[in-house]
Amino acid sequence: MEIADWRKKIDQLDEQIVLLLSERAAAAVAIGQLKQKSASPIYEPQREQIVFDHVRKVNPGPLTGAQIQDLYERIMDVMRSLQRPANPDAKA
Ligand SMILES: O=C(O)C(=O)C[C@]1(C(=O)O)C=C[C@@H](O)C=C1
Repeated sequence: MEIADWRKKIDQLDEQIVLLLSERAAAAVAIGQLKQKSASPIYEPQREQIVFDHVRKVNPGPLTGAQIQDLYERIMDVMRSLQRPANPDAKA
């Protein structure tokens, strides 16, 4: 394939990634609302470690485990900011 073909593939994959991230964010917002009701902390490092272990386990490569974890550290950082009640985007 030519570069243009690979870029088209990347554009299509990005559409799927954005949809999945949006779905994941909606789940995180729902969890955030439940946490707010029960006055539970937003940041749960033990749960985040489980998520890291899980995504590293299912990672088929070529990304390394450390690279996958880097991506998930950023993803969960964004999820936490979305869960904060003061954030109007959390209600979307
Ligand atoms: O599982 C939770 O408790 C969540 O709030 C979701 C989530 C995540 O995005 O996976 C976000 C923040 C927490 O620190 C842990 C995990």
